[in-house]
Amino acid sequence: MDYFNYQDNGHLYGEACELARLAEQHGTPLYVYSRATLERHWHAFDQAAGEVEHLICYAVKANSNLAVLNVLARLGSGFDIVSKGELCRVIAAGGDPRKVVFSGVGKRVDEIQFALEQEIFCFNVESVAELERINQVAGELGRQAPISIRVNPNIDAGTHPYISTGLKENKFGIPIEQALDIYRQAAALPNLNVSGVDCHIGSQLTELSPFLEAVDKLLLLIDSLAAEGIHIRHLDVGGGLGVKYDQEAPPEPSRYAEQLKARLSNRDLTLVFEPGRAIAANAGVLLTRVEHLKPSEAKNFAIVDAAMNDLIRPALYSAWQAIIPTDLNLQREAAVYDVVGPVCETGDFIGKDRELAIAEGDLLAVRSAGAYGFVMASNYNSRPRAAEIMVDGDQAYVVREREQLADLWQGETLLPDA
Ligand SMILES: Cc1ncc(COP(=O)(O)O)c(C=O)c1O
Ligand SMILES: N[C@@H](CCCC[NH3+])C(=O)O
Repeated sequence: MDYFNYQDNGHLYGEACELARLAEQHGTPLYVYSRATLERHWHAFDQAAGEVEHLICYAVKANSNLAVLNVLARLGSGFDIVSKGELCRVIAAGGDPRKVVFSGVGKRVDEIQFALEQEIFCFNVESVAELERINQVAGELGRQAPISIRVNPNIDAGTHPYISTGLKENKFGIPIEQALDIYRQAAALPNLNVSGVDCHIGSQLTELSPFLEAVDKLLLLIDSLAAEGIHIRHLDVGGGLGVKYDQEAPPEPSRYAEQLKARLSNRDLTLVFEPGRAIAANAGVLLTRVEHLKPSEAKNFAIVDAAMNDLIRPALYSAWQAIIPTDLNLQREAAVYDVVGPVCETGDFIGKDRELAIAEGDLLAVRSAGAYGFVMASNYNSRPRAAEIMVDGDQAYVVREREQLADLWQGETLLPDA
């Protein structure tokens, strides 16, 4: 069974990963990540961009585990961050701050200061107020802040409304109609170095056309800026490339990059990508054990030991993730179950109406859990967070959040004792 794959292309990637042994050793719920798969996905982007000058800035929010960041840092990856905490993680994991882009609508003064001191690659600016703030902080530090403006191209990404970001009514970016004027304002501010144009229109896109529509609009903007003497050196196309959870067939990075490169020919632009999900989602699974089977008149419930506090995507976005028994050789009677956790919320489910042949004590894998899984976990119901394991060939490393945070915050633990 290939638990770690990119587009379900049926390859086994040779990891001596015994999920049952890991679950036995470390307990469940348990997140397991694959180094080989993370690397393969990152290389898919790197190779797709090919000879064009480019920077792949992995979106740390998708999975900020230090071992995950370290795997990518070793490949020379850049990083897309949205907080000082994420920048601390990148640095702690051996990432190069000079390959970091800083996104987000609400950067605090201390976050801007820290990022300037770390000499990050670029601030992706989302409002005029933020431009002015960055200019002021840079002036106080005697530095020039590299900036790009996140342009909101008013494009429907065709994804879930909660993860769509490029429409007028979304809080992100600057409306494209105002972009030229705001670039002029930025260019006039003494402590800013206008270097890029940025956009990010949403997450889990399964079609190329919205990306390309956005890029076409941005290239027109870049031309208008050039005509005014504002020369843009990089184009940041954001993240958002979807993955296969179920029946989706998202485009491969190579097809995406091919289309981008066709549009960029003859332009001296560095291409920046910010993929999160496409790198991490199918490089991880969440292991969970069946606690009880509970038949009732209306429904059968499989009560498992993972809950919405471990994986909130189903509850938050009605997201569908495959749930499969890790041992397919067990003889069980099949039935249709709602797979639910122990948390005291009706919305606490991992999957609904799933046909499963399972019994109490069986181990299940929730697939595609490497992105927006552990990072969105909470301690709700005072449940401790799951452990995280990185599988690397036939080695498995425990990378517990507790220890990471203790390190990061110099011994100050943010979590209650479990
Ligand atoms: C600015 C920005 N860049 C990159 C990403 C990563 O997106 P994805 O995980 O869909 O690739 C996000 C999240 O949607 C984002 O908000
Ligand atoms: N957390 C979302 C994606 C958010 C993208 C971040 N801008 C998900 O699980 O699908």
